[in-house]
Parts: sequence; C-alpha cells; structure tokens
Amino acid sequence: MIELRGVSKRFGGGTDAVLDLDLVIPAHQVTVLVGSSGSGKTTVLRMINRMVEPTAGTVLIDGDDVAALDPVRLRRRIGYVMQSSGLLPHRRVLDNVATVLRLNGMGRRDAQARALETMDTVGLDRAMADRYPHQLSGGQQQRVGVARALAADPNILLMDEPFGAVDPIVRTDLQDELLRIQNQLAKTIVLVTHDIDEAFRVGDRVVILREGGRIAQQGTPAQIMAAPADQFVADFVGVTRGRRSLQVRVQDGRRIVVDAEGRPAGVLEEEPTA
Ligand SMILES: Nc1ncnc2c1ncn2[C@@H]1O[C@H](COP(=O)(O)OP(=O)(O)OP(=O)(O)O)[C@@H](O)[C@H]1O
Repeated sequence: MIELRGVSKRFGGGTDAVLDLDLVIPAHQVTVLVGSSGSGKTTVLRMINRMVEPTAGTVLIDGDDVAALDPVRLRRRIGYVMQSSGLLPHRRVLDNVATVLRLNGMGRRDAQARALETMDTVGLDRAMADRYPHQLSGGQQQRVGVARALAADPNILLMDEPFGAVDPIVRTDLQDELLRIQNQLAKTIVLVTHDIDEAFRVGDRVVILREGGRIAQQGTPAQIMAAPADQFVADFVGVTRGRRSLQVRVQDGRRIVVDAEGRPAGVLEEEPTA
C-alpha cells in the first residue's frame, strides 16, 4: 500500500503543483490518476519514487517513509514507465530490458535469461531481442518499456501516460495487454493519464484530480459514473454531454442497448438462470 499524507510540492517559481494531498493507493490494484494538464499527476507519481522530493508531507510504502530510503535503491525497486518509452537508443532491446537487473548486480547471462522471460510476459516476440529501439514500432517500444520496468519483479509499477504516444488501435491493444499482465502478476500499479476513457478501462480505482493535485473524486469507475461528486466531475467524465448515456430498445424480441445517438452498442443478455 502506498500512502501520501499531507503531501505538497511547490516548485521554484512558486507553483503549488500539489497542495496538502492525502491519498491511499491500495496494493495489487490498478489506481489511475486522471486530470487535465497541469493538475499535478506527474508530480504525484514522481514523489512516490523520489524523482521529485515533496516540500511537505510524507510518502509511505507499506508503512516505510520513503524519505528515509536511499533514492537510487528505491527507484530500482519500483518500475517506472514513461510516455516516450525512454529506451537507450544504441543498446539492443534485450539489454534495455536487462538494464535494472544488471544495475542490481545480476550476471549477464542470468539477466538476459530473465529479460527474455519478461519479454514473453509482455507479449514481445523474442525475435525482437537483438533489434535496436528505432527498429521497433511505437507500440513495440512501449512494450519494451513495460518489460524493462517489470524485469526486476518490482511490487510497484508507476506508469506516466504510458500509451499516450501511440495510435488509438495500438493504444487499446496495450491497455488490454496491461490488464492481462495485471491478472497474472497483481502488481500495485499507479497509472497517470489525461484520458478518462483509459482511466475507466484500466483502473480498479480512479482518482480524478483538479489543479493543485486536489482530489475531485475517487472510487471505482462504476461509483464515479453512477454518482459524480460535482459538476466538474460530471463534465470531466462526460455524463452531462450524454456521451455515456445508454438506453435499451427492443428489436426483433431482443433487448438492444443503444448510445445517445441511437447507435447500437450491444445486446442485453438475459439474467443467467441458475
Ligand atoms: N520542474 C518544475 N518546475 C517548475 N514547475 C513545474 C515543474 N514540474 C511541474 N511544474 C508545474 O507543476 C504543475 C503540475 O505539473 P505536472 O506535470 O505534475 O502536471 P500533470 O497533471 O502531470 O500535467 P500534464 O498532463 O500536462 O503532464 C504545473 O503547473 C507545472 O507547470
């Protein structure tokens, strides 16, 4: 479990990126931080692994204050995936994936064997191992970024707009892949996005932030959709624009679900008879 208690970050220019944030992030779930640009999402994420130091407050991981831990070792225990994949351009995919293992002192052979297994986990063909990052598609590069973050088997995975730079179809694939990996590995994942659809799709819990890292609402996607806390949240999730309104119509004896424009979205299944 990750806990932020009264956490603030004021940057040099006097910007309060995050102000007095209290947040509990449960273990083994995907928590999504979502909000518009400048709401402090990245700052919150980076205070967890001390890439950014808070100006006030405490960040705890399983009860341990991260301020008391060595930041370099802390970062090697926490996987981090960023939008641009951040791969080393002149190192092969395999060596990129093995980076943290090698930094942790694992021998070359063991690290490479483990890196290949991790490539399997994220659905990357082993044939990619000898390629260089520029020889991969954007989606493949992101998978390498996820593999690199997972290779040392961290309990926590921080993901900052991990699918922001790929086209919508690849993005959906990567979201599915993340859910599949999470089913298998049950990590504590904190994912930052500005896309509410992505938040609802991959998040067990969703935290909607407004400027200054203030929490507008948090809960499961269903809780937020059913009862937006205020007008800001209702607008942000799109319930006010009718974008999420579905209706049931009967067609040829079956109940069809249609969206706000009347386009069919699916078929309503009958309750299973036990
Ligand atoms: N290193 C920095 N120095 C000064 N101000 C910063 C720095 N990093 C972030 N900020 C400011 O802090 C605020 C929050 O930034 P942050 O990147 O955390 O927001 P975000 O919600 O992740 O935004 P985006 O979606 O655009 O990445 C912004 O006003 C930003 O300009």
